[in-house]
Amino acid sequence: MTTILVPYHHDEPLPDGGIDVRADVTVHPDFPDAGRWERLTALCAATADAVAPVVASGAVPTVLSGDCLVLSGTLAGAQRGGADPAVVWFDAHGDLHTLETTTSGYLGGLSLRLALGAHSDLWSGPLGLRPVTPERAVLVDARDLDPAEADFLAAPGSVRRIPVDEVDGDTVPDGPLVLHVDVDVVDPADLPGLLFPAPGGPPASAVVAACRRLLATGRVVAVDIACPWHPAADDAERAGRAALLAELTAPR
Ligand SMILES: NC(=[NH2+])NCCC[C@H](N)C(=O)O
Repeated sequence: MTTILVPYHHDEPLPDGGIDVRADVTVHPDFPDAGRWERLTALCAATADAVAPVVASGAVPTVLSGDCLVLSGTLAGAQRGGADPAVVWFDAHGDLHTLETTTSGYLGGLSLRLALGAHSDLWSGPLGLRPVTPERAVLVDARDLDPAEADFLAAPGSVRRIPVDEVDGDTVPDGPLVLHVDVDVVDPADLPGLLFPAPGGPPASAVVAACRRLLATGRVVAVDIACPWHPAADDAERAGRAALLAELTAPR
């Protein structure tokens, strides 16, 4: 298994130990001296460059980063590596905003919508990403939705939503899959220090078990793990995070 570390939250480097894993490849793009979107595109393009040869070789890379935008780099890399995957998106949030609907201005809150082709002039176009159609994406858990996100999901033919316990090969789209896990899908009591804690989530063990069920289908071509958390406050937080990442990146 190839572990690819993208140690950034948006275009800001994470502090040392921000994501404490042994990586085979660490992505450090040449950030252009340009606007936010150009910088974020550079980060995703560098991620895609790392992912594509691994997928082309038939191996399953695991990408770890500080936010959900990087999924677009993982997906573009998987596509360039020869796959045409659907997306299974574990997240407490929908990440379905556009620049018009976001109320916080947090760009990570647009991540899934960008992968579906929103703002293609800013994102999928420059990145060389083929947007995924809404029927080829499924949201897992997503218990903390903003009104505009709920409206988007209510439209016919939109992205489906399923609970963690229902995840298996039959409830997700057919064919190859990119598995995206925002660790904030885990209940914050089980994973303290998240940037966007959303109570009422599943325990870490249920999330790990659901991921294993998908991996067991043999259809997952790339795993993308987002860790939007504050620096660990103490050794207990560090240990809890390390244990979760060890389970999610365990050899398979
Ligand atoms: N994947 C995440 N952690 N997303 C956080 C998004 C929070 C909120 N919905 C916003 O757009 O600001």
